[in-house]
Amino acid sequence: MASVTLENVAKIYPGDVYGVRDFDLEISDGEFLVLVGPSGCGKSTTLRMVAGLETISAGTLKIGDRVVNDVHPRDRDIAMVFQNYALYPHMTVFDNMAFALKMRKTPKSEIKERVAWAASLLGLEPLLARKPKALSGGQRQRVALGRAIVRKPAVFLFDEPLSNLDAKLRVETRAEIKRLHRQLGTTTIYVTHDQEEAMTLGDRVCVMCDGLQRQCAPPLEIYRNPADRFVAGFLGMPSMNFLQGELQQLDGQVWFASSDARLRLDGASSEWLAGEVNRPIVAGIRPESFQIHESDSVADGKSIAATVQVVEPLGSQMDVYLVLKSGARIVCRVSAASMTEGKLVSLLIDPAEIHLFEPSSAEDPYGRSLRSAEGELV
Ligand SMILES: Nc1ncnc2c1ncn2[C@@H]1O[C@H](COP(=O)(O)OP(=O)(O)OP(=O)(O)O)[C@@H](O)[C@H]1O
Repeated sequence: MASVTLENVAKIYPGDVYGVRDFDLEISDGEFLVLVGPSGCGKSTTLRMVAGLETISAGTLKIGDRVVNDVHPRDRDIAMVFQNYALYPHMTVFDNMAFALKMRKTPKSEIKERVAWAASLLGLEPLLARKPKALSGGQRQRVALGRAIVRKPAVFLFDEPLSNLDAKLRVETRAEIKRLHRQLGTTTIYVTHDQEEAMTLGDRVCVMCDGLQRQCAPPLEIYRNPADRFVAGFLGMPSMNFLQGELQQLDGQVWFASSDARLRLDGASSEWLAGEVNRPIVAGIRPESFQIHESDSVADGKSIAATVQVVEPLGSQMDVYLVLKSGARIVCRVSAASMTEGKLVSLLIDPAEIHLFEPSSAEDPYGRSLRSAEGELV
């Protein structure tokens, strides 16, 4: 096993296209690090640079203490799992799993032993004599995992390994990958655009946008204290609601005020923001931070009036889509209850659940949070 370190790494493609810029990241020995972000943000480029499938335009990449910028992929002691499985169709499952070891001239008895070990870890024993076309998508991906495991590499690299599986299988294979990591403890870098996968798998999650790292922290920390509006909107399902408004001060209290509502901010925010009033601000409220009351009376400072538009039942919970006076739309995730579409309701909000962000500007396009990653006001 080994750590992986990226120091000021950049990738510039022909035509001055920046794939990744100013990338600093240290992945500890045994850590499960997830790179997540929208299409084109630079996740695959980062992973491919670690794998050696892409050259590095600037910076230093280390695996353990060794600088590997110019080391051939074969000599990096990594194993990569791709979304399309990349199995050899004419070989059996056994031969697919044994292939890399044969290439390395591993003794036959050791190959047998290692394939048997990986097959037992993944429940592949009954399938060893089959060819890939006689396997389901999930089984093929398990073989791809097995092929990576038999090599006992220092680092596993996963590039969207679950995207070709259906929803149920995706969840099952995700759990399998987590279990394998617990069991083997191998340093892992895992790329996905799926925020749920990122939250459930990562010891730490690195959120990327436009080739840059926006925030890298344990999943719950990112969820509780997103560094900016981009991160806040990207993680969480449904996405955080954003309301444009102004900071105002009244009766020694600081308020978030918009044409839809006046919301009292919590004590700490109030004290800190007292000098900052009468300026535009964005309030972010997660869908699960609301309580819906079927009443048209609104408690000043604590709630917003809204009209229910659509109700989507999800079993024990439901998503309720609402429209505010200004026409702004909001989504709430609440416990399932009867809810009438078209009805005027009141949305109750705990002041501690209101996130505050800078409005987007040329200098700050992502809308920095007014709290630090540790939750302190900044
Ligand atoms: N071979 C290439 N030549 C030129 N530009 C490239 C090349 N590969 C990637 N890019 C560009 O680099 C940026 C990052 O691409 P990358 O594939 O790393 O993103 P990604 O986050 O993995 O996206 P996706 O989730 O769609 O795979 C994008 O703007 C992309 O167009």
